[in-house]
Amino acid sequence: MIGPDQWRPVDDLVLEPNAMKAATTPDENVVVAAGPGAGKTELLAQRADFLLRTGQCPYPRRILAVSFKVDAARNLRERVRRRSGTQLAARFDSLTFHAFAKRLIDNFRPALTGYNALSPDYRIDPATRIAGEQITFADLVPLALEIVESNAYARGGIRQTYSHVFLDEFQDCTGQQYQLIKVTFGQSTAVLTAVGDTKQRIMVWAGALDGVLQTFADDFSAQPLPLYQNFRSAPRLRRMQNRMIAEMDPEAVSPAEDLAGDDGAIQVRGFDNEYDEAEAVADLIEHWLKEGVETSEIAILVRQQPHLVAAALGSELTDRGIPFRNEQESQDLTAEPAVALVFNFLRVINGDSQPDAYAEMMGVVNRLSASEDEGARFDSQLKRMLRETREAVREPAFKSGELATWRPLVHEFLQLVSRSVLAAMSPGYQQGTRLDDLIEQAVEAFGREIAVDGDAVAALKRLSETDAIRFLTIHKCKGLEFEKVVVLGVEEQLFWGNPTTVMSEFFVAVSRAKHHLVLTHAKRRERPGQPVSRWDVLRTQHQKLLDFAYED
Ligand SMILES: Nc1ncnc2c1ncn2[C@@H]1O[C@H](COP(=O)(O)OP(=O)(O)OP(=O)(O)O)[C@@H](O)[C@H]1O
Repeated sequence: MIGPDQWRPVDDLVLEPNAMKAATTPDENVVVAAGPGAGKTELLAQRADFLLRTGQCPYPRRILAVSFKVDAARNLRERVRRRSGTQLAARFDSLTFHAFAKRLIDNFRPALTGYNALSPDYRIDPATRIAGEQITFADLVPLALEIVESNAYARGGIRQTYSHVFLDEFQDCTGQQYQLIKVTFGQSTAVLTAVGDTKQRIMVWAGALDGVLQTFADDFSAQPLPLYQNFRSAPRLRRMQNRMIAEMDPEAVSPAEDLAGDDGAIQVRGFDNEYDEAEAVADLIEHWLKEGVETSEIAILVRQQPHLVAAALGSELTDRGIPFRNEQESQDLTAEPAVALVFNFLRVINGDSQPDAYAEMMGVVNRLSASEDEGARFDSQLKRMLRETREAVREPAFKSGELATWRPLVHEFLQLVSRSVLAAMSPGYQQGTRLDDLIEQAVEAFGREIAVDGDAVAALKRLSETDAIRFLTIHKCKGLEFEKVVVLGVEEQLFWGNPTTVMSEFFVAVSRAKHHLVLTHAKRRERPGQPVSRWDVLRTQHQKLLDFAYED
C-alpha cells in the first residue's frame, strides 16, 4: 500500500488538474461533466487504482461502478484489472444498473412482500411476469428500489459493502435508476463520482432524466469538475464537434486557438444508390487496410436498421473477403455464457494453442460436477472427446466450410456437458426455449462466418472482440473510439425525430472518430426483400447535419 501523496496516475498519464482532483479526492462527491474523448471513463479507472492502492477504499470494502451497457461495464472492469492487477481489482464491482439491481434482489429478496414477493429460485424472462416466480428485466430496478426504500437492513448492508460509487455515462440515467442510487447512497458516507456529457444524452426515449447531472450535484452536494481536453480526436474533427457544441451547449465551446491544426480528415460522399455507396466505401476500407489500419479500428455506424441499411456494404465486403461483424447481433450473443461456451469449444478443437479458451471452458464445466468421482469421470470423458474431435477436424476429408459438419460436434459436446449444467449457467436458461435458441444462434453465427473462407480459427476470431470491421448502431457505439468512422446514410429518412435527440445521436457518432470521419448519403435505397415496417426508397441528404462537416 502507498500513501495518497505517493500515488501517480497509472501508465504515466498526465491528468489535467480537475481530473487529478476528481481521481484523488478522498471524501468529496464530484460530478465530472465533459465532452467526448475528455477521458471520463479513463478517470474512473485511475480513481479506482488510487482508492485501492492507497487504501482509501479500505479492505474489505469495495467500489461499485454502475454503467448502462454490458460492454461498458466489462470495458471498465477490464481496464481496472489490467491497470491495478487482479488482486486489487477483485474489490471493484463494475455492473450494469440491471446487474446491480439483481444483486440487491438476490441478497435481500425476503424484503419483498405482497405482490412483489419472490421465491428463492425466481426466474427472469424478457417479457412475462408470473407473480412470485418470474420477473422481467424491466422489473429489476423497481424491485431493487422497493427493497432499499422499505428495508433499513438492506440499505445498511449495501452501504457497508461499498465505500465508493462510480456512475459512468450518467447523462443517460433514468428517473428510476436515479432514485435507486439516491435512496441507496444518499445520506450515507459513500463517496460518489458521476461522469457524463449532456450533449451525448441519447436515451431520452428510455426515460433519461433531463438535467440529471445538475440534480445529482444538488442532491449529493457534488462538486462540479469540468474537463476541457479531448484526447481522442484530431483538430479537424474537434473543430466539427465544436461547431455542433456551439449549437448544443454554447457555454462549452472551445476557443478556436485550442483546436488549430491540419491533422484529421472529414469527407462527405453522396451516391445515387446503396450499391454505388457500398462499392466506394469498400474501396476506402480496402485502401485503409492496405495502409495498415487494423480492422478493429474501423467502424460503420448506422442510426437505425443497420442490418438493412448496411446490407449492400456487407455483401460487397464479403465478396472482397474483408471480415466484418454486425455487432448488434454477435456482441450481444457472445455476452451469453452458453454462447461463449460453444465458441470456446470450437476454439479448443480448432486451434493449436488456446489456453484461455480451454481454461474458460473447463472452468465452466468442472465447476458444475457434483462429486469428486463424478468430476474425474466427466473430466476424462470430456478430454477424450476433445482429443478425438480435434483429430477429426484435421482429417483432409473434413468439410470445414459447411455448417452441417460442425453442428453434430457442438451437440455432442453439449450433450456431454449435460442439460442441467447448461441450464445452471444463467437464470434465464431454466425456462422456455432461450437456451436452445441461443445455442442455435451461436451455431448459425459460426456457420455464417465459416462460410466466408472455411477457416474456423479466422471465423471464431471474427466472432470475438477484435479482427473484424464493426457495424454498429449509434446506441451501441457509445463510449467507444475508432481511427476511422463511416456514418452511413446521413439522410432525413434515418436521422428523423426530436431535433435535440437527432443532434445528440449524430454528435455521439461523429465524436467516436480519432482521425478520419466519412459521412455518406444516397438518393435511393431499394426496399429490402424481407418485410419491414417503414422504408423509404427515395432519400434526401440531411443538410443540417452535413453542414457541420464544412469549415466556414
Ligand atoms: N489523461 C490522458 N492522457 C492521455 N490520454 C488519455 C487521457 N485520458 C484519456 N485518454 C485517452 O483518450 C481517449 C478517450 O478517453 P475516454 O474514453 O476515457 O473518454 P470519455 O470522456 O469517456 O469519452 P466519451 O464520452 O466520448 O465516450 C482514450 O483513448 C483514453 O485512453
